[in-house]
Amino acid sequence: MPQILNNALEAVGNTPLIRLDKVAKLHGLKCNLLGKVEFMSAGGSVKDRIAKAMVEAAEKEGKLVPGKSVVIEPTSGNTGIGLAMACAIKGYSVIITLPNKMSLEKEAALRALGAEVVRTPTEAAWDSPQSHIGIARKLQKEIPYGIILDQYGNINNPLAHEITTGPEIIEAVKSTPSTSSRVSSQKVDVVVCGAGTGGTISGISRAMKKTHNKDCIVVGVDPDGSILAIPSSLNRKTEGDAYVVEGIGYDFIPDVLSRDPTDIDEWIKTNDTEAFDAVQALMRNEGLLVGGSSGSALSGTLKWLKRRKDIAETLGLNVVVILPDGIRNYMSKDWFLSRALHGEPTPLAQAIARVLQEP
Ligand SMILES: C=C(NCc1c(COP(=O)(O)O)cnc(C)c1O)C(=O)O
Repeated sequence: MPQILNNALEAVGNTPLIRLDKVAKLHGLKCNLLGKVEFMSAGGSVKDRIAKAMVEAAEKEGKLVPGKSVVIEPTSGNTGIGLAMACAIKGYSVIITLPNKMSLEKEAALRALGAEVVRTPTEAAWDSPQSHIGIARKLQKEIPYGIILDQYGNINNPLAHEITTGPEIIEAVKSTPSTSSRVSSQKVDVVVCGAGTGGTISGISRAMKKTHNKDCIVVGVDPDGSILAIPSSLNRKTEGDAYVVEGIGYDFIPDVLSRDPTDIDEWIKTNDTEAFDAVQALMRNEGLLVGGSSGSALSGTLKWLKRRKDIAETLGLNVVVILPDGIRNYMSKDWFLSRALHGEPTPLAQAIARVLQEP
């Protein structure tokens, strides 16, 4: 039932699980393709959940002093936005270290929420003093009351997904009845999820396998250029290559990313073109204004399903794809504008032009 919330943090998560029937039909899928639409969270991304969880855990542990503490976090932007939102509400200062490749839209949102933003060289290795992690650590040493909550190692990152994102998905699937026109196994059979820190995929996997369906197949999506995929032979040809998609992939293995093969069953690699084409497919067919890594996740899902006809062609199996944020983080990016504004004129656009040329 709708009710008055105390603050925006109470509007974090509880995002919809939406059928992607048109995309499924375009690809000849018989299984259900379901998108977990995280841009509908208060701060606009899946990372709101861990920001709220890390701040509230730090408060419980007495690590944050209202009016004094300065939360410092290295981030590709969305965790920073979640932290800045939480700190604006709770009264903490925020410094975000943000690699140069990340969008201007994320920086603007961070500054609008009151955060200080320090840009860092994208090409700096994670353990370089010049990286977003290195600069955050330097600032923590020098800034009084500075504290790094550390999404790369903080157990509240994956735990937030184990206790919120995963159970939301399970509840949605279990509570939606199977009908003759919409057959459902009533179980989550497959989850496909991109990995940055790996908190989302690790936490969701534990929720699925511990409490719901030990046979749920969990597939990680890792961009060409990143080294998170297992086996590492998947990464060799492209390790270190630059990629445009934001939020997923790293040059190190974050502590919160499970390397247990019973947590993450398989990995699939994706590239920028596939990702951004998949974003356009989600917008044009499903009306979903998703961001680049959502395209990575969908393109990874479709590639994986091509190899798993046993899943793709079974009526009623539920394949869930995590869609982490929205296009409003990337509106000025060339990859988006070139597709949204400069595509081939449609027949309708040509008809409009003809009409408007008439005297
Ligand atoms: C690590 C951060 N983001 C993760 C992220 C991810 C990956 O989520 P992880 O739970 O970190 O693996 C996917 N897509 C987008 C758009 C993201 O922003 C960050 O915002 O600092």
